[in-house]
Formats: sequence, C-alpha cells, structure tokens
Amino acid sequence: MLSIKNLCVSLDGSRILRDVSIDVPENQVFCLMGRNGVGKTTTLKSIVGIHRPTSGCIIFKGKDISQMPAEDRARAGIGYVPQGRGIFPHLTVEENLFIGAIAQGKKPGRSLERIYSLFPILKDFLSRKGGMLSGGQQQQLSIARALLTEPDLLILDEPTEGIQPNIIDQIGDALKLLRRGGHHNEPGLMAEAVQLLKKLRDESDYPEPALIEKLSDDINEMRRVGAERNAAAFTELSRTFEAIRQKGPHEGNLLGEEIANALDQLHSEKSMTILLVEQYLDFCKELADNFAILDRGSVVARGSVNELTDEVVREHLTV
Ligand SMILES: Nc1ncnc2c1ncn2[C@@H]1O[C@H](COP(=O)(O)OP(=O)(O)OP(=O)(O)O)[C@@H](O)[C@H]1O
Repeated sequence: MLSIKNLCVSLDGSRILRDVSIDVPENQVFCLMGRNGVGKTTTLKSIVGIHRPTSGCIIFKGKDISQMPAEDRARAGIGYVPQGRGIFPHLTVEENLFIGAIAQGKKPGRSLERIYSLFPILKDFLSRKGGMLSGGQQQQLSIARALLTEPDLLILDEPTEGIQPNIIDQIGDALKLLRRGGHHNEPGLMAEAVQLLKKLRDESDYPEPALIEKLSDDINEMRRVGAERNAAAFTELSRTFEAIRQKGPHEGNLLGEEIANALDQLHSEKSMTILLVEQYLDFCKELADNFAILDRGSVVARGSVNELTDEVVREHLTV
C-alpha cells in the first residue's frame, strides 16, 4: 500500500531524515515508534505532502507521490490525523466533521453512519463548538473527519497523547474495527443470513417460525462475533427483523429485502490500512502488526510486533 524508499528530508538546513525505508502492507496496522525528536512526525508530514524530500521516494498504491501536492495525496486516498488534532475551535462539531470531505468534493454517504457507530458521542454533540470538546472527543472528531474522506490509508500522529484511558480504549477499538473491515465480519455467517432473508422475502405465505428463529440466531451471532464495528446498523437490523415477525407477509417481505441489502453492504465494506506514530507501547502492541523504530532520523529496528521485545524497547525506546 505504502512504500518509502531511502527518504531524506532536510528542514531549515538540518538533515532530519536519513535514508528512511518503510513498507506498510495493505490492511495492516503499522506503528512508527521512537523517542522524542527523532523524526516520526517529519516522516508522516513527508508522506502527506507537508515536507518535500531532498531525495528518496514515496510510493502509494504503486505510484510515486513524492512530488505530488498535499491536496492531491489526500484525494488519492491518504487520510491524516495530525498531532494536536487540528480541530477548528470556533466551528461546530458538524462543520469540523465535513470540512475535509467537502474540500475534496466528496459527499459523505454511508460512511457517516459508520462513523457515528464508531464514535456515537459525535452525533450527540453535532452543534457544539469544537473547542468545547474534551481532548479525547476532539481526537475522535479528528479521526472521524479523516474517515469521512474515505481514505485507503489512515495516518495518525500520537492519537493517545494526553487522553484519558477509557477514550484510548475506544479509539483502539475503533482502529481495530476499521482494519478488520467487512470482509472479516464472518462472511460465511453473513452469506447464510442473506440467503435466509432472501428466502423469507420470496415466501408466499407467512414464513415458518423455524426459519425466523434461525434468522434471529444468526443475527445475534453476527452481532456477537464481528458486528461491534457497526453496532447501529445491527440494532437497526434486529429492529427490522422484529417488525418482520410482527407484520403480515407482504410488508414483512419488503422489510426482508431491506435487511438483505444492508447485509450485502456490510459484507462488501473494505478494510483499511493504518500508519500510526505512537509512544504508548501497550497501545502499539495491542494494535499493530508491524513496527519500525526511528532514532536520529534513521530506522534502527523493524519487524513484526511480536519482535518488539523488552530488549528492543530498552535499547531504542526507554528514555
Ligand atoms: N520546521 C522545522 N525546522 C527545523 N527543524 C525542525 C522542524 N520541524 C522539526 N524539526 C526538528 O526535526 C527533528 C525531528 O522532529 P519530529 O517532530 O519529526 O520528531 P518526532 O520524532 O515526531 O518527535 P516528537 O515525539 O517530539 O513529536 C527535531 O529535532 C525537531 O526539532
């Protein structure tokens, strides 16, 4: 998805990044780590187009984007959640949310429901000024704003910085769900339920109670195994299902079709690649598939997150 090759960046005459090479595979969470001032933010800013490399290249979805203007990189599918969140304090939550997508000429459609299911608090606070939110809520807003542009690669700079533990957990859960995408949402189970719903739709008489029971079990099971990512959609699904149970065959069949469509949509949702700068070790370990550690502008360690041993941490991360 993203491949950085021998990236060198100088700022105000100082060499900040030296031959940084990183590969971020599709549908994974990659964590860039390192002590303060080693070049993590500079790397992210170079990817999104705020800093220009002096040499090296940045390949995104097979294309060299190192000379591309920042707005074109965003349009190409890079979403950025900067350190400090970048919320406009005098705009409302709603205005803050849509500003990125509107700037890109995108109309947030289904992604909006998905975002409200990931961060329900935003829906409650739509008319509140951005500056009135807590740090954790601002972070959720900043992530949501980036998600509304429907990126293929989501880049986050220290999302847990200065945030209380329960919000950190919520953000971690949201990122896990985003990475997993619809494809990991128990496809077998989903396909079976869709089939059952279609059968229900085509029944000429009121559907057999056994069929309804089976469907009910499947919906509950889906909610248990993978549907936390779209809790609102599944609550809706259950409600609609209840309506099928209570109404006559004709209306019930129409509702069945709605459910089948909803399931089809969930099934086809894509998963996301995430690049994260983070100093909170446990958060990285829980979330990341791979990591790289920077020290004085160079990559000094890399590997799968299982290789992030206490020894590596002591050598490169402990202050
Ligand atoms: N615009 C700039 N001009 C000159 N030097 C800069 C500029 N921005 C950052 N630096 C320097 O580049 C180095 C790397 O900074 P960077 O912000 O990338 O580090 P970091 O690893 O993200 O650290 P932190 O965790 O503290 O944010 C630091 O020494 C910093 O002072």
